[in-house]
Amino acid sequence: MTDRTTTAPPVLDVRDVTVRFAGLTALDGVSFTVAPGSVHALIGPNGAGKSTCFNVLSGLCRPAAGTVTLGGTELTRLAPHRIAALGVARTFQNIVTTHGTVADNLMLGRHALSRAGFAASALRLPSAVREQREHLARAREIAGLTGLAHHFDTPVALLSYGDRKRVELARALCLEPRVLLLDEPVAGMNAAERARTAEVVGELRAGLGLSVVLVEHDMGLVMRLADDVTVLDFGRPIAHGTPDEVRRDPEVLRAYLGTDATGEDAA
Ligand SMILES: Nc1ncnc2c1ncn2[C@@H]1O[C@H](COP(=O)(O)OP(=O)(O)OP(=O)(O)O)[C@@H](O)[C@H]1O
Repeated sequence: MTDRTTTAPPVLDVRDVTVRFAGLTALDGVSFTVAPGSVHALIGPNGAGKSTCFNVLSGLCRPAAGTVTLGGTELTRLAPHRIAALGVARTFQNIVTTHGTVADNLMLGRHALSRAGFAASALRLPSAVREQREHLARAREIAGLTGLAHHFDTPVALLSYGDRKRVELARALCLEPRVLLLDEPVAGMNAAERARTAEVVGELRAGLGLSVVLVEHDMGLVMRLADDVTVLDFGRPIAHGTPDEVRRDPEVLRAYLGTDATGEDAA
């Protein structure tokens, strides 16, 4: 069984990444480094380039210039499944699973780690059955880590919105990632669901030693969870630092509140 969680995750380094869509520069020389085991938030106003940056990190978008490396391995030209196999898993902003049970969805997440071939699985050879049992046990553990243990056999369609979003998180964890990319993990949730998800992400980071890259508009969550924050505006990195540093940065206040703004709570 794959166990990538016993060693510290490698450094994820984003260097001078530029992405252009026709005439629009969505990312313009973006650089930041995600330290092993840290939570690194990527924030910025609408259209700042956060999702584009996630798409570059996960291989859905090829930059016109710049590189992304994970522990020295360049990810920039790899297909999404190769990047996932190297230990970079992501959740999506809007995709919320509605088919099958929680267990079914988590086992789909384990699929990429299966060693047994199609024939061995179809013939139910002992090695394939054993492997399947191990994957199921790990999927159950991950359901526990994400607060879904009591819903393991529940159809996803019957879960609350917050629980369904956490199925998406659990499915990504089933890849045993070393770097987890969370795209707006609490979007659309109520206050209780947000608090629960924040708790889960904090526990995951502590328990699994993952690095987390977080895109989130909920500044309370960012301030609570992030070790480092990179702020984008119109595709350019305008600030970098701890949550406290960036929330006081005049450039950040300007980007969020407009010229000459001086509000304390902008970031
Ligand atoms: N496939 C695309 N084709 C053309 N333009 C795009 C494409 N994807 C993104 N853009 C543009 O690139 C810019 C950055 O978009 P992006 O979605 O990365 O921003 P964002 O910070 O994630 O915004 P939001 O917070 O609203 O999700 C925007 O101007 C957007 O319209």
